[in-house]
Amino acid sequence: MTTMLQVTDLGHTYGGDAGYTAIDDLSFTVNTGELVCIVGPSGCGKSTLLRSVSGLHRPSRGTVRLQDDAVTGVPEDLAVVFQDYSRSLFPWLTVAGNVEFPLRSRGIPAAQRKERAAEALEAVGLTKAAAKYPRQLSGGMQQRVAIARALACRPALLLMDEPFASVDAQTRAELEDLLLKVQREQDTTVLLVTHDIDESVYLAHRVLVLSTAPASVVADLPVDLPAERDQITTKEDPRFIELRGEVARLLRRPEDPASAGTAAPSDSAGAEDGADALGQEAVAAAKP
Ligand SMILES: Nc1ncnc2c1ncn2[C@@H]1O[C@H](COP(=O)(O)OP(=O)(O)OP(=O)(O)O)[C@@H](O)[C@H]1O
Repeated sequence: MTTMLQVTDLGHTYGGDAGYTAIDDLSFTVNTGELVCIVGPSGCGKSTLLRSVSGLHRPSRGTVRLQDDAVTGVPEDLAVVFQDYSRSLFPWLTVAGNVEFPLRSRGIPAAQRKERAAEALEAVGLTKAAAKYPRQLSGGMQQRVAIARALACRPALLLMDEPFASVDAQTRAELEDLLLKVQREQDTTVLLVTHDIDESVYLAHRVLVLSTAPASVVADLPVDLPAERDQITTKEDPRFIELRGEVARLLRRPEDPASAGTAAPSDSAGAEDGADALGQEAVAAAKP
C-alpha cells in the first residue's frame, strides 16, 4: 500500500499570528486507491483544509505532500469537483468542450484530448450528451460532466468538496453509486468532504472526523463494510448503522442540548450552503 497524500501538522491562521485559526495540528494520510471521506461541523475548516491540499493557498504551518512531492502550488495531477456545478462548468462550451478544457492547458494534443473526453463521458454515461450545452442538462447530468472533466485529467488525487449537495436525493444516490463504480474501475484516489454522515459511511474506505474549529482529526474510522455497496442493503446492514452512530456521536457538540438524543438516520454534520469559494476561485482562474 503506497501513500498518495500525506498531511502533517497542518495549520492555518487567517490574518496572521493574531488572527483566526481555522485548522490546527491536522495530520492524516490517504493511500493510493482509497476513497476517504471527511466530515466535520459546519465552519470547522474543511474548505480551508481542501484549499491547502489543492495548493490554492499556502498554509501557515505544516506540510502537504502528494506522491511524496511537497505541494506548493496547484499540482498538475490533482483535480477538484465542487458542489456548485452551475458555477464550475463553462456555459459557452459544449459538454465535450468542458471536459476537454483542462487538458488544453496541460499541453495534450487535440486528438488525445478528444479520446480522453470521450472515455470520461462514457464512464459517467453521458456519451450522447457530448454536443449539448450545460444549460440543456439537468443538475445531476451537469455534475456528471464535472466528474467526467476531473476524470479526464487522470488525476493522482481527486478532491471533492460537497459534490452532491446541490442535487435532489434520488440524483444524489445515483451520483454516489456512479462515483463508487468509477473509483473502483479506475482505482482513483479520492478525498471527499461531505456534511452527510450516511454518505460518508456509504462511500468511504475510511471516514476522518474533524473537531470544531480549529479543526483537527478526532477520529480516523475504517469502514469495514463489504466493498460492494448498495443503497438499500448496505444502509440496512447493522454495521452500517453502528458506524453511522459512531460518526454522529463524534460530531456531537457538547454545548448543543439538541444533540443529546440518539442521532437520527439522516442526521447531518450541520449543513449550510457554504459559499463555494474554491469553486469561484477555480472558475475565475480558468476563464479564457
Ligand atoms: N479568507 C478568510 N478570512 C478569514 N476567515 C476565514 C476565511 N475563510 C474562512 N474563514 C473562517 O475560517 C473558518 C473555517 O472556514 P471554512 O470555510 O474552512 O469551514 P468549513 O468547514 O468548510 O465550513 P462549511 O461547513 O460551512 O462549508 C470559519 O470560521 C470561517 O469564517
